[in-house]
Amino acid sequence: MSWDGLASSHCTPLKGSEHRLSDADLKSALAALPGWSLDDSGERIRREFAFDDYYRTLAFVNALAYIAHREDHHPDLGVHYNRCVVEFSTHDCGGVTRNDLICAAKASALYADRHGA
Ligand SMILES: C[C@H](O)[C@H](O)[C@H]1CNC2=NC(N)=NC(=O)C2=N1
Repeated sequence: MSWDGLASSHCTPLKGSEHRLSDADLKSALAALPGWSLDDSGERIRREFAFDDYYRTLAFVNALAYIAHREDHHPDLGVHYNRCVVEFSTHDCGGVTRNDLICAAKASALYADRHGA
């Protein structure tokens, strides 16, 4: 499977465990998403984003909320003074799907816009 263009793709409604990515697909997808990793459960992906201060952290959170609303795909967030932990999983599929990769790529692109990585 190719992981080109994830950040400019859009989520589609998915239901059912058949949409969960295989271990091999997950491995190659995560290689294309620097900073993102599978958590211990193996059912979600996460990345921590660093900021200079609370205001910038919240600005990122708000922009990400807008993306999540547009895509109808929502991250779990850990919001701290100068960092934000972003986690994606697809509840309706019980694991990681292409929708999670799309939103992860969009979150990374949002951050890279200001922070360059
Ligand atoms: C009906 C609606 O599309 C679903 O409940 C969406 C909403 N946002 C979601 N967000 C995430 N992260 N996973 C989901 O499975 C999910 N499902």
